[in-house]
Amino acid sequence: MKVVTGQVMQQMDQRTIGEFGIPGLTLMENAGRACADAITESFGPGEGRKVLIVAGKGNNGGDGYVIARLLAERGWQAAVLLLAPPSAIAGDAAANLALLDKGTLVLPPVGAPLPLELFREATLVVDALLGTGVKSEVTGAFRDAIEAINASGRPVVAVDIPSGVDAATGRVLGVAVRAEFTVTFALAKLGNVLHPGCDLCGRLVVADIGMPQTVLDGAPGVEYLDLARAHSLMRPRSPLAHKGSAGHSLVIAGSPGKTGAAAMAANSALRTGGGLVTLAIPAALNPILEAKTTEVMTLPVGTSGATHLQAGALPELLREASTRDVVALGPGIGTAPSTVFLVHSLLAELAQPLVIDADGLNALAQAPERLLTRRDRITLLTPHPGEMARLAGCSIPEIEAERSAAAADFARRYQVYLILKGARSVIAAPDGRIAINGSGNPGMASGGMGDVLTGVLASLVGQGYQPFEACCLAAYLHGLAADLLLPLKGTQGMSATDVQEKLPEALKAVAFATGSTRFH
Ligand SMILES: NC(=O)C1=CN([C@@H]2O[C@H](COP(=O)(O)OP(=O)(O)OC[C@H]3O[C@@H](n4cnc5c(N)ncnc54)[C@H](O)[C@@H]3O)[C@@H](O)[C@H]2O)[C@@H](O)CC1
Ligand SMILES: [K+]
Repeated sequence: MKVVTGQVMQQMDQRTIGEFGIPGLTLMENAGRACADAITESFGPGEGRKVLIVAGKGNNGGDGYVIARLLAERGWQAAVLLLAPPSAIAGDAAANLALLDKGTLVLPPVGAPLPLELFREATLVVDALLGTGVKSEVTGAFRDAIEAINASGRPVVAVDIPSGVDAATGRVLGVAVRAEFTVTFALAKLGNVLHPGCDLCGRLVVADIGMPQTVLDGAPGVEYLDLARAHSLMRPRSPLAHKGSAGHSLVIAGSPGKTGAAAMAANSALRTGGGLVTLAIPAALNPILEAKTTEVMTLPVGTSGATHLQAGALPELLREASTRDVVALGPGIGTAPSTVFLVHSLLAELAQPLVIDADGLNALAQAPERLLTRRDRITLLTPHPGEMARLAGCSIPEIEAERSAAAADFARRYQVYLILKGARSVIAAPDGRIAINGSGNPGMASGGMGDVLTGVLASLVGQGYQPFEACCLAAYLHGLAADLLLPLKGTQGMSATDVQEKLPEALKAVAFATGSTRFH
């Protein structure tokens, strides 16, 4: 599903009104009705129960007046707690305020404490304080109101976005409402799907408010990867498939103490449908990797005593790579100077699509401009925020504050495909496309998860998926495998190998989503 910033949504509102002649009042009525319908669906008809609508002075509050009117028609006792003088309300919101039964309106005097008994008496609280128009940190009476909503202990329904969440980033502007569910309009906003905003939204309902399809299609946005989207990306395997047609990956990995990284990357490539996987490792580690893997073919490189990948292995690796569909470089290779030199040489000379992770990225961070020498070839990076910060030459908090922008800027600047890992991984392409992954959970905060992702991504690229689609599907499958583990292992007990072994189930779940018969 497409996701936009609050600013883009406001431009879409204006286009709908200006170009298509659909009045703002109609959009507001549709928005309010969508909320009232969602409330009735979840909580039933009012039957005299009380609903408290906490409203601000903008159009988010305007939606709140519509909700109050419609819920009153459906048997609720509605009260609107308005945190602005009515004289400050203009436009469509003022028109709807005028339609409100004046008996429902509560205006707390400026500086007086909020009437907390209204919260106590209510069965349900509707948050219509601030929507996409929030501009700054929330303070004063608005802050008090948000704290009262959260302290009420009542189910909270947020209108468009929980008040206090920045619609462009999901950041909390000082304080924000925690909702049971959120009804957002026309398209989800980035703040509805990015952390911490997405946690505060609760269940997200995207409501049709009658915007023309042309306006929805024409809006610049990013792709949110859910099951339906992942399903649409996945291709069925041909009935004539053989191991040579399902992609042959070369994984270059491993050093003492990190043979597991090599094994997981290689095994995960197989578990994602790769036809063949060759694992190149320092020669001295071959007996260990022979034992750790079964279907994977190992390729010991360097002198017989070599414990690390070194520059001397370059010709051997280039020869091997020349007949492979994709190369994955980095899991557990360490950062010895000769290994770093080898990474730089491979970067320059490998013609194949190249997935770089972990110590491969650390080697690259010393000179990211080397990526530009690969403009004519496909390069895919899978950094976590620490690796991204080193690559981009900034701090981790700077990356975390603007994850989408950081990924997009780097991908465009260095002409690479990127999966910026972390809660809601961001996928960015050199041409500016961005996607946000909707799968995954905190159980993935454990060593080795990145090695699994590297294998999954290499496998998909090797199978012929386009790089951006491969990144999207890899991130989604990886997160989904972890989500499928939640009922079995919880967030504390899952390991990267568990995720690796759950990949086949994740593939099946995506393939057969919506009852598709394209897969067998
Ligand atoms: N035609 C439209 O534009 C539509 C808008 N809709 C609703 O309108 C909302 C956007 O409306 P607005 O643009 O009026 O903005 P909001 O209603 O989100 O709030 C903006 C108001 O709050 C004030 N404000 C901003 N930051 C504040 C802060 N930190 N503390 C206190 N006050 C603050 C602003 O000065 C402004 O008066 C959407 O979220 C949606 O709910 C829907 O009714 C659908 C149609
Ligand atoms: K709101």
